[in-house]
Order: sequence, then C-alpha cells, then structure tokens
Amino acid sequence: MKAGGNTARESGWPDDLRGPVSSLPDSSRILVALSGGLDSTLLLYVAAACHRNVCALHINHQLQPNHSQTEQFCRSLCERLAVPLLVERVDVAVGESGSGGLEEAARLARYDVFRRVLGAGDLLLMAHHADDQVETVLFRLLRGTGVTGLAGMPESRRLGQGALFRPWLAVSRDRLEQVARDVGLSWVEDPSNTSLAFDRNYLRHAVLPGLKERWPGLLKRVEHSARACAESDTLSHRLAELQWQMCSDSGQLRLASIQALSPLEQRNLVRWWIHRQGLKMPALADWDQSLAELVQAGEDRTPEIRGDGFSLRRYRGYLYLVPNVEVPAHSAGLEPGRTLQWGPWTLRLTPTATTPEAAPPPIRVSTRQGGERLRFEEGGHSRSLKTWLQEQGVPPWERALLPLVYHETPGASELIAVGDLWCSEQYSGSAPAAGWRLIVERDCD
Ligand SMILES: Nc1ncnc2c1ncn2[C@@H]1O[C@H](COP(=O)(O)OP(=O)(O)OP(=O)(O)O)[C@@H](O)[C@H]1O
Repeated sequence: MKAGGNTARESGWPDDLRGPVSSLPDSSRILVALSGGLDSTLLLYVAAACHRNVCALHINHQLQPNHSQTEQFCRSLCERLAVPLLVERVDVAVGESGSGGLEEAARLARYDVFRRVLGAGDLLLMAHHADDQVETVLFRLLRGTGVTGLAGMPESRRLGQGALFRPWLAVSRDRLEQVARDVGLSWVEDPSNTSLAFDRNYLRHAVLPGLKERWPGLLKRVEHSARACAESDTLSHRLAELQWQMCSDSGQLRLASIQALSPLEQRNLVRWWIHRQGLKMPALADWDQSLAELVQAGEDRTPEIRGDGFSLRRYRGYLYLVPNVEVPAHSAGLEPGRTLQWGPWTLRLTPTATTPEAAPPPIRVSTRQGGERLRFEEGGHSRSLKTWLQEQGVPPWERALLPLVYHETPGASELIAVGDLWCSEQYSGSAPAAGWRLIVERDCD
C-alpha cells in the first residue's frame, strides 16, 4: 500500500497501529494534532482510514525557518486525504520563553490552542509513542519529580471541553518509522530535532540509544514503572480526597484534624489541595520541615509558607490557602451604572427605578486606613470596624484588602459597605432608601 495513493483511506494498516486508533470512544470530531512530522502524519493516515469524522489541527509556531513549507505540507496532505484542516498561527515571543525555554513556551501555546479549539465530545489525538514516554519519564527523573511526574504522559485525559488521547504510547518509534518507510510516506523533518542543545534531544540522541542497546526491553520496563507510578498517584489522590472530606470546612483545613494525620498524609493532602487550585508547589528545599512547622505551630504564632502566587497561612484553628490578590493602591470613585473591579470583588451601583430621580452622592472605595467606624442603623451608635471584623472571623490578610465603600456628602463621609460582608440598608434590600442599590460580589476562587 502506498500512502500517497488512493489507497490511503483503506484500512489495511497493521493491527498494532490500527487497533488503538479504531477502538477510540464515540466522539463528535476526532482532531489529529498534526505537526507534519513522521508520527503525526502517520497517525492522520491511520485515523482517516478508521473514522469518518476526522480533521487535522496544525499549530504554526512560526519559529522554524521552514514553518511555511511545513504548513503547506499539512495543507497538501489534508487535501489529498480529503480531511478538513484547521491551521492556527501562534506568536511565541522570545521574551515569553521563561525558565523552560522556547520549546516549553511553544508547548504551552500549543496546549492553549488545543484547549480553545476542543468542543464538547471532541477527541484530540496526539502521536506520542513509547520512546517519547521514556524520554518524558527520564527527563522528569533528572529534573527531580515525584510519582505524578514519573507516571509519564497519560493515555487519555480531559482537555478543554473535550479529551486528549495518545493511542500509540505502547508503540516504539522504530516501529512507526518502519511502517512509514514501508508505505513510502513523506513527512517534514523538524530541523531543531537534531540539536543536542535541547535536553529532550540530548536524551533522544546521546543517551537512549546506549540504554536501549544494553537493556533491549527498556521501553516496556519504563512503561511498567510509569504505570505503577500512575497507580500510586491515583491512590494518593483518592486518599487526599477522603481526608479532605474529613478535615475541611468551607474550603479550609481544620488544623486539629490535620494534626492527627501523619506528616506523610499532611504533605499529600496539602500538595493535592495546591494542585486542585491550579497552583504550583512551592519550590522550597525544606518543604517538609516548613509544612510540619506551619501545622504544629502554637496558636500565638502566625507562620506562613509563600508559594508562587499564593501563601499557606493559619488563622483561628484553620489552615488557609490564600491566592495573592492585588487591590488598587489608591481610593477610586464608583460611577453609577459602571463596574469597579477591586481584586476579586466586583462593585456596581444600579438605580432601583428605570429613571432615577437624582444622581447618587459621590461614592468612594478604598481599603482600611485604621480607625474606621461602622453604623448599622441611621442615628444608632457607631462601632469599631476592626472589632467587628475580628468578631466576624475575617482573617487579617483579608481585612487589609476588603473594599470599604463610602458615601460622601459635603463635610461627611459615611461607611456604607464593607466588602460583600455588610451593606447599609440605604443601599440594599428590596427598596433601598437611597434609590440606588450597591452590589458587591466576590469571585469564587
Ligand atoms: N505544531 C504542532 N501542531 C499540531 N500538533 C503538534 C505540533 N507539534 C506537536 N504536535 C503534536 O504533539 C505530538 C508530540 O510532539 P513532538 O514535538 O514530540 O513531536 P514531533 O516530533 O514534533 O512530531 P511528530 O510526533 O509528528 O513526529 C505530535 O505527535 C503531534 O501530535
């Protein structure tokens, strides 16, 4: 069978390649992530032979000198196979490369597109194979990782509104190349694939050939180890979920409950919590020690662990995971009908009548400066805001960020709302006396 001819849509592909592709779950669309390289080109042929709802998705990172030719190759290939093709061009600026380098920046940009493009019921097929899996596991091992990293790439997972599948994780690169050459397939060679400057290429070209020669069953062995790690990882998650149910109240961990867990379980639970919030583990050499101190500290102490974009803190018997929040440094006016974003709070002033009789007095929003007083009823006694916030159990870091809303009249300034915790009856309820309703909402985090 010649891949370039009309027979490309025939399902005469070898069973070891066709089997994992033909047995995919039902889907709205099957999108093949097509780089134009050997593996994904072959995958497109096999997928198109097995399914009617196949299309291809090519991301042009515009990084390689031959990127236009690669894009053109994908276009011609899809035309020949009568498969619809979606091409997305992305700009990966050198400045965005961050600590992981340009390759990592390109990978992240690619996954952003995948997430955006995948609709409900769509499957995205990637052509990762067994050698890719070994490289991934070794690479992570060398960088230092736990069982989650050593589990390698999963065969499938949710992505955007759809799911990602890697049907060929058990097939070796040699096997794919052999089939591709047998059928006379053509593909594009990525010039960067040979550069040993990239860690992955160094592993692929300088390390793995020797390891494979010495241990011919290397691919299978690493696959088994990765699978064992994936199972341990699943069990650790399951344990964390169960212990979360036992130890949490309203999204925080009860210190008394986690103190009863072993240090190993505490670390597992907090790690799971951090990942579940979409955050990264703090890069601390003494993480184990820091967490133990945070959990065991006396109530009179306020230690904290700072991570990338968040901190772990304790307050009144609870452990909090606090995402970093920025609020304006200066006070701001709240214009009627306009929305004001204040960190995670959104503020709006809306008229209760379709044609309000008068404009509201100026409304100003600011953070605590100290000494504020709160009056619950008109003409009633005022009380200290600080004491009231303490009584409400608002943690100190939150008190410093809360938007305080003032109604300004000549010579006087009156506090009419404290974040989403309290609002004067003048501006709230079914018939606010001011004729304007103040709405303060906090985004769920
Ligand atoms: N630019 C791209 N556009 C669409 N999908 C891509 C792109 N680059 C990679 N992929 C997908 O990710 C998989 C793994 O990427 P990787 O960089 O390891 O492979 P490759 O060497 O670029 O390409 P191939 O796997 O096709 O030989 C590819 O098999 C392909 O499915």
